[in-house]
Amino acid sequence: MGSEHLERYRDIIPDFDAFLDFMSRPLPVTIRINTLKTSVPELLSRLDRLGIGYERMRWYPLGLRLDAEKPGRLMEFHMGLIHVQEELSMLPPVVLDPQPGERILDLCAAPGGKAAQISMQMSNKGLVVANDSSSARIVPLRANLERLGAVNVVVTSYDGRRFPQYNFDRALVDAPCSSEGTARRYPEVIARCSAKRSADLQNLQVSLLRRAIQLTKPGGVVVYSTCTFAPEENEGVVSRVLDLADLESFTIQGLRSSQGIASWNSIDYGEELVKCRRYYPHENDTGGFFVAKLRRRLSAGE
Ligand SMILES: C[S@@+](CC[C@H](N)C(=O)[O-])C[C@H]1O[C@@H](n2cnc3c(N)ncnc32)[C@H](O)[C@@H]1O
Repeated sequence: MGSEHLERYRDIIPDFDAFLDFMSRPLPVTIRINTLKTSVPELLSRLDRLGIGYERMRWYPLGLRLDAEKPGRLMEFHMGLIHVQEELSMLPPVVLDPQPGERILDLCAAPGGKAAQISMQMSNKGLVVANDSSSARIVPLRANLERLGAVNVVVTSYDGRRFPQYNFDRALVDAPCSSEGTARRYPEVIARCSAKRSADLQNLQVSLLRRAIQLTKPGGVVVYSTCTFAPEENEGVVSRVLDLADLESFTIQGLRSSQGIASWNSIDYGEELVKCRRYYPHENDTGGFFVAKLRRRLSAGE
């Protein structure tokens, strides 16, 4: 794997050699139990009957690491009892914490693992708007929502920067990014990554996040997440919306993480940015993720 590109993070990623080692290891196979269609005891006894070994995630009761190469071939997958989802991809909806009856925006939703999880957390009560600008990716988004029984979801296909005005309780921006954190599953992504590409993505990411904040009620929660290590796409984005929203600290019991970066390469993002969380592969044997929790200011200038 092209570790030369990753060298740019040597001074910000703790225990960097362990990080590089984990980046070249295969990713554990993980699934989310879909409680819209089954229960934890029922699903676990199905796995026992199939002779498939599993390990419960310490931080998330509905997450399992599976001793099966292709869980997408199980009948339990086709029946919508499980979703194949990277461990940390289950995290942004947990931080968002949607409540039954609320109105939730998932601005970049395809192929829909997080939108379906949001719907599950709401017990199908209230409204989820799952938006994605890619018409090609709307097809698997709809298929996943249908298979998983997420019936309180409306699918839209706007450019998120121009999503029409509405008043949501909470919003998730799981942004298009350079995806470095998926390299354990897709090693070829690293060859497409560069400092320039990350810098180029920043304006799109800022525009999406600003729009999501504008669409959320004052005092409402907005979660920004990426699967990249690049500060340009993470703290660099969040630092540009702090006129509209305040950063909040959060911790997830049982999941190791590192704090956000306040400055890097002579750019000062601000001390506040340490409230963001960075999740590195060697901390929990996962992919890589970045999550920021924001709360829209009561009087946010636009
Ligand atoms: C990281 S993926 C989202 C993954 C999704 N949240 C999930 O859990 O399955 C980012 C998505 O952003 C979408 N996207 C890119 N530019 C966009 C834009 N301007 N407006 C809305 N969506 C956009 C891409 O099509 C892609 O599906």
